[in-house]
Amino acid sequence: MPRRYEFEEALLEHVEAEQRATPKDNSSPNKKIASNNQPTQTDAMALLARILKAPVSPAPGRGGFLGAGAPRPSRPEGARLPAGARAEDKGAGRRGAPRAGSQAEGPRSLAAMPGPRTLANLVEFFWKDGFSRIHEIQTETWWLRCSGQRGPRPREPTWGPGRSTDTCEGDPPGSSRREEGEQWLKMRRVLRQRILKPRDVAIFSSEINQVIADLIKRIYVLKSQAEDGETVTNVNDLFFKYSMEGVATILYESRLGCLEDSIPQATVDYIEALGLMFSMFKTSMYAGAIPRWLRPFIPKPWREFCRSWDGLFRFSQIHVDNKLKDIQSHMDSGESVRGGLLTCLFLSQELTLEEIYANMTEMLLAGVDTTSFTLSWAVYLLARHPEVQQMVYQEILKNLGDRHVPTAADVPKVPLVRALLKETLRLFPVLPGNGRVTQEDLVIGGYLIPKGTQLALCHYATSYADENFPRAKEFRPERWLRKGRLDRVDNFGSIPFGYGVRSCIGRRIAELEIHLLVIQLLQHFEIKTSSWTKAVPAKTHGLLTPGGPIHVRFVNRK
Ligand code: HEM
Repeated sequence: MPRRYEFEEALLEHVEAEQRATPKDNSSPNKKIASNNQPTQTDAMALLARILKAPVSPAPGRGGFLGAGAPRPSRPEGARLPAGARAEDKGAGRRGAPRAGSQAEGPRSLAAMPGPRTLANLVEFFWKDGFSRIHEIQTETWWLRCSGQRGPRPREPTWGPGRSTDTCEGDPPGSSRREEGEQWLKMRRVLRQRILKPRDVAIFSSEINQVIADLIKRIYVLKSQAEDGETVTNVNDLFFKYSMEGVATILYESRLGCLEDSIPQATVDYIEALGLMFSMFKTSMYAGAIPRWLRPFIPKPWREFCRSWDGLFRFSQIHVDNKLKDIQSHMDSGESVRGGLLTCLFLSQELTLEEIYANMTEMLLAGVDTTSFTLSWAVYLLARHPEVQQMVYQEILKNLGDRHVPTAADVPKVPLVRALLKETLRLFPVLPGNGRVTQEDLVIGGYLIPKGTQLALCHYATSYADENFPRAKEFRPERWLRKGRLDRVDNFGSIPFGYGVRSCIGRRIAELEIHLLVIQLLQHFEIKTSSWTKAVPAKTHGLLTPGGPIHVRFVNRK
C-alpha cells in the first residue's frame, strides 16, 4: 500500500488517540473531562485560526453580505487572549470603523469585524433564501458572522462538552440533545470505541455488500423499466434507500427492505416520515437559528423541529426494541449471543437503554442523507468526467479485477476511489459548515471573539480557495494522491467530516459504504450522462440544497 495518506492518517491517529485518551487521574469526573478536553480545544483553536485566514483590515463602507466582497486576507496569527484582556470591548467598534489602534494595542472587537450585521443575515437567509446559496455566500464573504449571541439551541455545538441545551417535549431521558457534558462524552466514547477506525468498521463489509447486491439488482430493474434501457432517474432516491438500508443494517442489525421491489409498508411509512424530516431540515436549521426569545413569535419551526425529532425517536425505539427482544430470547434459550453494534452495546451495558435509543436515532438521522447526497454527487461527477471515471475504473480493474467483491481490506488497493470521495466532498461538502461555540475569550486574526460566540467554519470558503487547492474549481481526484513531498494538498482545507471530539462519528461507516459501492458500481457499469443530466445550477450545493434530481445512464460492462 503506497504511503500516500501518511500525513492524514497521522493526523487522524492523533485526533483519535486524543479522543480515546483516558486520564490517569480518574478520581474526579470533572478533572477527567478537563484533561481530556484540553488538547482538543487547543487543536480546534489552531484549526480555526488557520481556517479563518488572516486579519482583515476593516474597510469603511464595505462588508455587505455579498457586497463588494470582503478583502482576501493572508493567513492569520491565531493567539489566545492576553491575560487580563476580556470581552469588555465587545461592541466598542463598529462595522467599518477605523481600527482604534494598532495590533499592539490589543485586539479589535468582534463588532469591528467586517461582514454583515445580524439583521442583514436574517434578511439574507430568511427572505432571500440564503441557505440555497450558502456556497456562494461563503466564498464571497470571508467573515460569516453568526448571531454572535449565546443561547441554547438543539444539539448546540461546543468546543468541548459542558453546555446544556434545550429539549423537545418528547425527549427520552438520556437523549444526546440533553446530555451534552460528561454524559455526552461518555456515550461518545463508548460508540467511538466501536466505530472509530477503518478496521473497527471493516467487520461490516459483508452486511454492506449484501445491501450493495440488492442495490445493483435494483439498478437493473430500473434500467429495464427505462425507455432507453439505461437511464436511472433521480439517483438520489436510489442512494437514499441504499444509505438507509446500509446504516440500518449496521445500527439495528436488521434489514428494512428499502431496496425490495415491494417495500414493506412499515418501511414505506418510515421512508415517508424520514423524507418529511429531511424536507424539514431547512426548517430545522431555521429553528436552530431562532433565538429562544423569538420562539413565541415564530413558533412553527421549533414545533416542527420537535415533532420530527420525536417521530424519529419513536421509529428508532421500535427497531432497537425488536432487536433487543431477539437477543433476549436467544439468551433465554441459553444460546450464546454474538452480533454487531447494537448487540455489543446491549451486552456491554455501558449505555442505558435510553442512551442506546438516543444514539441510534441520531446516527440514523445523520447517516442517511449525508451518505446519499455524497454518492449522488460522486456519480454525477464521474458521469460528467469520463476521463476520470476511466482512470478510476482502470485502477479497480488492475488491482481488484472486475468480478471480485471488495471488502474493507481491498480499499487501500484502490487509492483513487478514496481520492474520488475526498474530491467529491471537497466540491460538495454536504454540510456547509461546522458550528462551534467558543468556551473562552479568544483572539483570532486580531479580533477578540468573546466566550459564548457562535462561529462557523465555512467549508466552501476553504475548499474552493486556490491557495489551498490549486485550480480549486476543477474536479481532480488525483490531487489527493501524493506522489512526492512537494505535491501536497492542504488537509485542513477540506474537513467535510468536521474535526475534533465532535467530529462525525459515522465517518468510517460512511466511507466504507461509499468506497465499496463505488467499486462495485464501476465494476458493473459505465456511468454516463443522459439527455436528462443537467449541469449543476449555481444554486445547487450540499445537503441543504439538493437542487433537483440527478439522472444518469448506467451502461452494462458485463
Ligand atoms: C458522507 C457522509 C457524511 C458526512 C459528510 C458527514 C459529516 C458530518 C459533519 C460535518 C458533522 C459535524 C462535525 C463537526 O461539527 O465537527 C457530522 C456529525 C455527525 N455525524 Fe456525520 N457525516 C456523514 C455520515 C454519517 C454517518 C453514516 C453517520 C452514522 C452512522 C453519521 C453520524 C453523525 C453523528 C451522530 C454526528 C453528530 C456528532 C456530534 O454531534 O457529536 N454521519 N457529520
